[in-house]
Amino acid sequence: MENKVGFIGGGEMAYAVAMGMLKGGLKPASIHVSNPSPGKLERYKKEGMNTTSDNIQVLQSCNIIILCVKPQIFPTLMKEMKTRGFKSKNQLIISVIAGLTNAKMEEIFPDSRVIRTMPNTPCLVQSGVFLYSAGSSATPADVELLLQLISPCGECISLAEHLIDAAQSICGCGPAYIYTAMDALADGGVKMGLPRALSIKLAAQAFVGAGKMHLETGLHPGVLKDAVTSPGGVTICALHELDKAGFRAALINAVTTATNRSIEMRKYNE
Ligand SMILES: NC(=O)C1=CN([C@@H]2O[C@H](COP(=O)(O)OP(=O)(O)OC[C@H]3O[C@@H](n4cnc5c(N)ncnc54)[C@H](O)[C@@H]3O)[C@@H](O)[C@H]2O)C=CC1
Ligand SMILES: O=C(O)[C@@H]1CCC=N1
Repeated sequence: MENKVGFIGGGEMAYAVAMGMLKGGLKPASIHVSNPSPGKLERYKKEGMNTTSDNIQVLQSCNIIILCVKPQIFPTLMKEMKTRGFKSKNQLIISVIAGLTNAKMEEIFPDSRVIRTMPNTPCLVQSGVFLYSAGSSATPADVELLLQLISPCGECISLAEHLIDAAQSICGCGPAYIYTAMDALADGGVKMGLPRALSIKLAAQAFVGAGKMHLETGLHPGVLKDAVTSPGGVTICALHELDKAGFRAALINAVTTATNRSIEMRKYNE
């Protein structure tokens, strides 16, 4: 049987994942996207994907469903399924929704198999991370199918479900932390007289290069940091400023708070 992949909610995350899948060779005609606002669907249509404002149409016609609505909207979707008498049967239900657990999905979709995932937006440029944790109903063939679809998005990592909230707070949210840092670094460059565009490019390249240095050498970030930091040089003066401003503590607090918020968001599904 030909796989039909249905995205419920056509926003940022769905677009990044769908585009990653297309780059992996999935045909646009195999992708169906539902979203209530037609304007949001234009970019999908442009790529040749099927679009509709009717969630139930997508839920009924696809064997693989990817839930991509906001956690706060998920109860509305469940209500819509109930009101319109939709019952999932023998589908593979994948969620990217923060805080939505496999146990809850298994309760909602008892006759289907479920996999909780957590991607990030760089899936759009095939440099993402895709965490996944298979539900007890999912088979090895389901996981294989998931991997076949999402591998083009970037690094796929299987994770015990109790670690997903914390891991999401680094990889799901992480790009936003980095963009904020890039913007601030660029402001520093502009303050010192550099053109804005050059400052942003230098900041972006610093992040790409630093990430690649760790991934390709396997060296601990502390070792790589020391290799940049000359005794009596300029970097140590800058690092001292970061320490004084609580840079490391701020990042640790960011991950802690985001993890706790993800756990708290389970309340939307109770
Ligand atoms: N943006 C990100 O970086 C990441 C997001 N996620 C998860 O992805 C999910 C979607 O987030 P985003 O794409 O960022 O949000 P988004 O707001 O860009 O997309 C959600 C889409 O759902 C649509 N929508 C609203 N009500 C709907 C309904 N009743 N039925 C169908 N669609 C409806 C909205 O119009 C919107 O286009 C969230 O649950 C979030 O936790 C996970 C990892 C990273
Ligand atoms: O901000 C959020 O809630 C989503 C989940 C992880 C990244 N973005």
